[in-house]
Amino acid sequence: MATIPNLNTLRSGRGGPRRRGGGRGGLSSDGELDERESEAARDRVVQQTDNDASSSRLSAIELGYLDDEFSQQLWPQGQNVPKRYPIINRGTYVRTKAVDKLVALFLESEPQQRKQIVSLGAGSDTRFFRFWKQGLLHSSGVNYHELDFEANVNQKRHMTRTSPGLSDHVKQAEKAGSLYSLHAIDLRDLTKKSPPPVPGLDPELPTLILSECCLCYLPPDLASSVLQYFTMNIKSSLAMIVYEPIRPFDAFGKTMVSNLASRGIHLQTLKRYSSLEAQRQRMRLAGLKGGQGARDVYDLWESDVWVPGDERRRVEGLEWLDEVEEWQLLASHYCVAWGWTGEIFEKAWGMLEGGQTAAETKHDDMGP
Ligand SMILES: C[S@@+](CC[C@H](N)C(=O)[O-])C[C@H]1O[C@@H](n2cnc3c(N)ncnc32)[C@H](O)[C@@H]1O
Repeated sequence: MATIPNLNTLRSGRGGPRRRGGGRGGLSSDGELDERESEAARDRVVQQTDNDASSSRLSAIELGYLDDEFSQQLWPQGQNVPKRYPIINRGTYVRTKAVDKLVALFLESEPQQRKQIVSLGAGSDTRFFRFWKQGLLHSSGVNYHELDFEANVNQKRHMTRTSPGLSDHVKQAEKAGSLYSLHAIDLRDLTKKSPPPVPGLDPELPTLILSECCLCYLPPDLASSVLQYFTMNIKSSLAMIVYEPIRPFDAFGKTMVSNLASRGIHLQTLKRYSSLEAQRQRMRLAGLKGGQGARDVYDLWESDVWVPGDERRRVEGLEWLDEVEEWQLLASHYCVAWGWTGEIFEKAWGMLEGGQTAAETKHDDMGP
């Protein structure tokens, strides 16, 4: 296989990357990038991974995989929408649907209870808008917080205010008692001795933390400390959903890591949370002891619980996919993991099967 495409960061399309946060770090007088400038440059690379995520989403939307009228409104006008490979589109579909299912089960559990969702590194994610439109936020009201770097938040804030399709939804949702907040916060700051407050975060509400390809960009200890910030501050039921790559040690995983590294992208937690079991253990260690689950994207795709048969057939009919083996390889290197504490999540997720499978044990036998 000449290249190994990547579900979240593949840049094969015609629409080039959008630039956020200015140009490259400048040169200091002796010609070397100083430490702060090179850190800022590394951060810009991480911020721009949102361009890849949102362009992959748009590709999947345009081809009929996903129904989402909002992503286009967050995409700069006049910029081409890239077309991704069929296996990337399918991957985007599966991960979106799997995370949507977990979030929807939470929202539907104890419908009269007000709830809170905190999306870490939300980027151009549109779940708040989609779920409002579907009526999933209507019953009891939700505090919906999105955190990201200032550059990304400023752009989203601008788009959200100026696009009537988005601003109307925010207004309607707020009138009905929900709260949509964008926070310009570097997550690493939450790990400091005196972290900044997350305005409006309600410690008494059952809270769901989302990290879709976000915490993986932090050093592992900082990623754990970010979780700790929430486990310490939220006094109510708490849960977490993570979507990120796994299995860096086999041939495909190694190529995936080096492809990303060549673009300056380092998935810093990948080795620590390299398997599905390591992801479940991460949840346990974070104090989410009520239950833990993890499934790779291939497994999710194959399971009627996550992708009902008629949906699978519909999606299979959208594009001809001749690289079945490649799809299996790619999809088995990404996972959705979840963990919880508290009754409301037990009711929502307790029946989902996320424990270890025989296939998984075999797959993850290989170490570094
Ligand atoms: C790959 S994008 C994913 C965006 C979105 N969650 C999705 O799935 O479409 C990663 C996002 O995490 C954000 N991110 C990474 N590290 C961060 C940090 N330390 N503080 C705030 N945001 C961060 C990036 O700016 C970017 O928007």
